[in-house]
Amino acid sequence: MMKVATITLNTAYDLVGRLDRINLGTVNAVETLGLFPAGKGINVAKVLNDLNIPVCVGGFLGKENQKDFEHMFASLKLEDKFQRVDGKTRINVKLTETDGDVTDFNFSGYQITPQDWQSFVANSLEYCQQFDLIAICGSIPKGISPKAFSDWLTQLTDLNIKVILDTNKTALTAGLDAKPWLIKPNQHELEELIGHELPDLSAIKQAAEVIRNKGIANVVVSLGAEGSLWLSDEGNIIACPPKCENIVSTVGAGDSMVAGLIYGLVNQLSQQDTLAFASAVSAWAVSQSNVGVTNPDLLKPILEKVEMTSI
Ligand SMILES: Nc1ncnc2c1ncn2[C@@H]1O[C@H](COP(=O)(O)OP(=O)(O)O)[C@@H](O)[C@H]1O
Ligand SMILES: O=P(O)(O)OC[C@H]1O[C@](O)(COP(=O)(O)O)[C@@H](O)[C@@H]1O
Repeated sequence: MMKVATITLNTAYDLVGRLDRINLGTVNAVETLGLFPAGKGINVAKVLNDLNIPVCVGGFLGKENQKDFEHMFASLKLEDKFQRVDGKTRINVKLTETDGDVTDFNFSGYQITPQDWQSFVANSLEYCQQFDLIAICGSIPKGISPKAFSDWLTQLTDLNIKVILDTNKTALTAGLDAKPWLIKPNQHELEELIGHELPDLSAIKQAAEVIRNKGIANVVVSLGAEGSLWLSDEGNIIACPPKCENIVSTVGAGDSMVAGLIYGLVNQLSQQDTLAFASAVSAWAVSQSNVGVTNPDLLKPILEKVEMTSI
């Protein structure tokens, strides 16, 4: 079986809540849904673990508030390669309004010193050699320049490891220089990357082609409730999951999709079956406050309703 690791450079606690309507400039009472140890790579690992794929997790964790992460790693038996750094892991606030709109407040977190980064680069390039597939997920924290990130990523791809990159803004732009094997921007991230709005599917497909032509073998664009698009040498396909009618929180939908893609790759599913499965996992994610698939049987009825089209 392929050996999988995820790396989260900017871990986060997610404080997830629900309220009728956000009223700016006033006091808002919020129903707490939970405070979860998270960050993109950790969410991906959590879902993979639920799907019986062993996974190792690495990146940075703030020393001052790491307890809940450690409990989670121990209870899920995730191999912990996290480097502890001074300070606290950030708390991100995620609010869902009754109409399903989700507002994210992603805070900045710990500061990575040049020494932290130097030891991370040396250690990660060493331990990453044990893995066949590595997902690098989320933003880069203060102290790591896009250039330093891209240089590290290049050293990783040079090791002939399949690298999945799910990040945004300058980290995504710089990360492309390392030619990761697969990227998964959402529509907004793709628009930022390409530098203009993408009003329809044809514009989105064209933009994804531009990125593919930069040497990225697989470009998966997630389009929220509209589904997703996957462009690769194997084919260009679209998946449309059944719309979730009762959205609890869309937080972690993209991470669940990345986990679903990895599940398909590890199990050598076809491109169509992989995207259909990833769509079902991500559609399931929006019906709950936290990420995870505690009962994979619940995915079956969703999977049956995923519509696949070749384009
Ligand atoms: N309202 C929804 N109903 C069903 N599936 C959804 C919904 N929102 C998102 N998804 C699924 O989750 C995937 C990722 O969502 P998206 O919002 O694009 O990612 P991100 O969280 O990275 O912004 C989508 O491609 C789709 O499969
Ligand atoms: O590292 P970033 O880009 O700031 O994102 C971190 C946030 O992304 C999440 O992993 C959710 O991501 P998705 O909704 O894209 O799946 C949260 O758990 C976390 O707070």
